[in-house]
Parts: sequence; structure tokens; C-alpha cells
Amino acid sequence: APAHPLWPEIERVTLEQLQYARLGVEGGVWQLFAEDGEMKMYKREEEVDGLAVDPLKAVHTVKGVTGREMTHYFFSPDVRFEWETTLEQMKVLETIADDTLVILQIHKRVWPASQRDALFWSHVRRVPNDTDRDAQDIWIACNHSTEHHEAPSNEGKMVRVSLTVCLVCQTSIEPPSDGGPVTRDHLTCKITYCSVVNPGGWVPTSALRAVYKREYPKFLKRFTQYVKDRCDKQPILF
Ligand SMILES: O=S(=O)(CCO)c1ccc(-c2ccc(C3CCCC3)c([C@H]3C[C@H]3c3ccccn3)c2)cc1
Repeated sequence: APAHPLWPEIERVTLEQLQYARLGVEGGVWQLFAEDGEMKMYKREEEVDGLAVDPLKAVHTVKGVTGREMTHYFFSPDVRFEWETTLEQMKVLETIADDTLVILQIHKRVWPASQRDALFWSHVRRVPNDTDRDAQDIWIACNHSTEHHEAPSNEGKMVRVSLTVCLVCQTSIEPPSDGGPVTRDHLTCKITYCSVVNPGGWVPTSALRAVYKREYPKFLKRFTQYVKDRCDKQPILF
């Protein structure tokens, strides 16, 4: 493994997030708050120091793409402005490896909250599926807040959110019965998107919950449609 001071944390958090995502929405603790076709969005209402820090878990099934393609476009900074409508600025502060970056993002002001930024490492990896032989490998992309010497400390200016986010994708292939080639019509990608965001500074709880209720379904719908459009008519990346 690459010798970088962040690497042990990246390894630990990524694998923890993988297990957390694979728990699904069992246990009756998750409250369904949005539904759109195959997409189901759940939350838990939690407060830390009086701030709403509601864990979110979304499950979705997308036809015609692979988990590698889905996590690739989620990870890639080059295309982020194509689908992330709440982004104002983004800077890759460090390229730790071709699958691991440190990113500083400034989000648009979302009334009534003041403008915020997010500083996090971003990692994408294939997790070999050691259980089910004929299943495809799992892909995970994970973003987790970090420190970085190159990020402004924002004295008195921007509020910094802290976040842990993961996108876990499992592809399945229903091969054509006539033994023909596998095309995108035979692909199904099961997605679990998890996020925990601490707004980092006071936002009225009801207003913050309204922002999430509006923004998260929009975000996941727009992102997954973006990937479908990008992959359409392109060679399949397994
Ligand atoms: O999955 S990612 O890594 C994708 C890379 O961008 C991710 C997702 C969401 C955020 C985020 C964090 C905090 C806020 C709030 C907190 C108080 C006021 C701003 C918002 C506001 C912009 C709203 C929002 C909420 C949910 C989804 C998208 N937009 C967004 C950051 C990164």
C-alpha cells in the first residue's frame, strides 16, 4: 500500500463504510422520507451539540451501467460540476494516487445557512466479491473530511462542514438467453449512498432538514441520470 500518512485512515474508513452500507436499511431505525421510482431515501434524526446531523441512506437500482462506471463518475473531479449543482468552487489539493485525492469544495450558499466549504479525502476501490462466485465485484467511492496544510483555515469566514459519504455499487448481469453478447440492457447496478454531514455551525434544524429533503433526492436522481447518459452507447467498463 502507498506510504502516505492518510493511508491507514483511508483504508479503515473505506472498509467501515462498506460494511455500514451493506447493512442496508434494516432494524426499523431508518425513516423513509423520499421515494422516486427505484430510489428510496431514508434518514435518522440525530443532533450533535444541538445541530441536526441526520445520517442519510439511499438505495437505488439503475439499469444499463456498472458499479465501476457509477463510482468512477462520482469520484472524478473533472466531471463534478456536470452533476453537482450546489458546488461553487472545487480544488484538488493533493493527488495521493490515481484513486485517492484530497479535495476542497466550496458549496453555494443554501438559505438560511451561511456559505460552507468541505475538505475531504476521496477514494475509489474495487472490492473483490469473495462470497458469491458468479456475482460481480463491488465498487465503493468514499469521501471523508480531513485536515490539509494547503486548505485555508477560514478564520471567521467560511464555515467548514465535516462529512463522511460513501457510494457502494453492486453490478449484476442477466445474460441474454440466446447466448448473445452482454449489452447494457443486461446490466443492473444496485446502489447504496450513505452520508453523515455535520454542518459545522448553527443552522436552524427545521430549515436544515428542509434543505436535505429537497437537495438529496435531486442530487442522487441527477447524478445517476448523468452516469446513464455518459455511458449510453459507450463500451461497458466492468
Ligand atoms: O456526496 S458528496 O461528497 C458529492 C460531492 O460534492 C457531498 C454531498 C453533500 C454535501 C453537502 C454538505 C453540506 C451541505 C449543507 C450543510 C449546511 C448548509 C450546506 C450541503 C448543501 C448544499 C446542499 C446539499 C445537500 C445534500 C445534497 C446536495 N447538496 C451539501 C457535500 C458533499
